[in-house]
Amino acid sequence: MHNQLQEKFRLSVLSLIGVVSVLGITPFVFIRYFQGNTLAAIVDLVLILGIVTLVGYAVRTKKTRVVSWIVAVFINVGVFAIVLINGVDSFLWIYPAIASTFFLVRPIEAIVINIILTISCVFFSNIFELISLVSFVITILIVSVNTYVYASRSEKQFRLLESLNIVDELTGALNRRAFSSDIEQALSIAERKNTPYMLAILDLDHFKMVNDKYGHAVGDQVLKDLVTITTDNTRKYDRFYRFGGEEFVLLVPDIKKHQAFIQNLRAAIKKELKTPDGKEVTVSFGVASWLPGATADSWLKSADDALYRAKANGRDCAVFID
Ligand SMILES: Nc1nc2c(ncn2[C@@H]2O[C@H](COP(=O)(O)OP(=O)(O)OP(=O)(O)O)[C@@H](O)[C@H]2O)c(=O)[nH]1
Repeated sequence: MHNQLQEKFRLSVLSLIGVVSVLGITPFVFIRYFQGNTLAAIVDLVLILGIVTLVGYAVRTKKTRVVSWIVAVFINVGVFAIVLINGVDSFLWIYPAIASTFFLVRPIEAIVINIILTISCVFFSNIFELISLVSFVITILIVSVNTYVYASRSEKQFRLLESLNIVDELTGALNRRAFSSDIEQALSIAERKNTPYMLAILDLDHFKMVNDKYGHAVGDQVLKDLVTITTDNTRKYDRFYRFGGEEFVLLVPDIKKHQAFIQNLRAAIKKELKTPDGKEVTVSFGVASWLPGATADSWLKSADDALYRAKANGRDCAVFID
């Protein structure tokens, strides 16, 4: 889910920069051609075709990070070539290239690319016969700092928005929206690679009694503690979601000894999850392994049936459907 949102964000930035670049550069293909500057017209045309191809490739393959990188380098190299060919007549193109780089790659990477472009222009172009080197460097610095601040702030805001979108506010576990997207991805990986996936529904036992006896605030703390204990006792690529109320889902990829894995987790919860006066709070587990042909609904239903049986068996236990 996290990656998908980032992918969408990068794809929209890429597409926007692609459209703006193509619209901005296209008139110059004709201007340079009719001025008799065929080489510059060809470089502009290559830039347009390259950007269109790369953005199209990103849309098709979703490889947005690597394509953004290539587009950033491509635009900078293209602008450098144009400045070499046209000299001072085209040096203003350096500014949009510098600004767009900050939106394509990480701010620190953009700084490196921009420094290389600036130094290359200083050493290899003849623009400083006509314009002041000091003014150039200072204006480049101002554009870079301003865009850096803006780009890193929007990246931070995007991350905040992203976490608000997929994280349960109370417990910090992933939320149901994240689950809906992740389970589809898990199903497609499991089908393609035949990876042994496991899905477990965890439901706190007699949680109403905890709320009734100790109050809602203690109930909330128990939910938070359950998330901490589960996160501490699972691997970093296992995913834990709050499904609603006192029901959670654990999605575990690439698992072989799944019964031992779940029983260890259950034992850890039983040992560590306590009310303020030290009474243990237990959890029932309904566990279903992935089977070929499963859909999100059928897989969840199997786990839910197993949970029902765990509750009927007296709670504080795990039932497995393989
Ligand atoms: N503190 C707190 N309680 C919640 C929250 N969401 C749901 N609950 C409570 O969870 C309890 C769920 O009760 P039941 O569905 O009867 O389940 P249970 O008491 O755990 O019984 P079994 O599941 O059958 O073992 C209710 O008392 C809800 O008020 C929450 O965010 N915070």
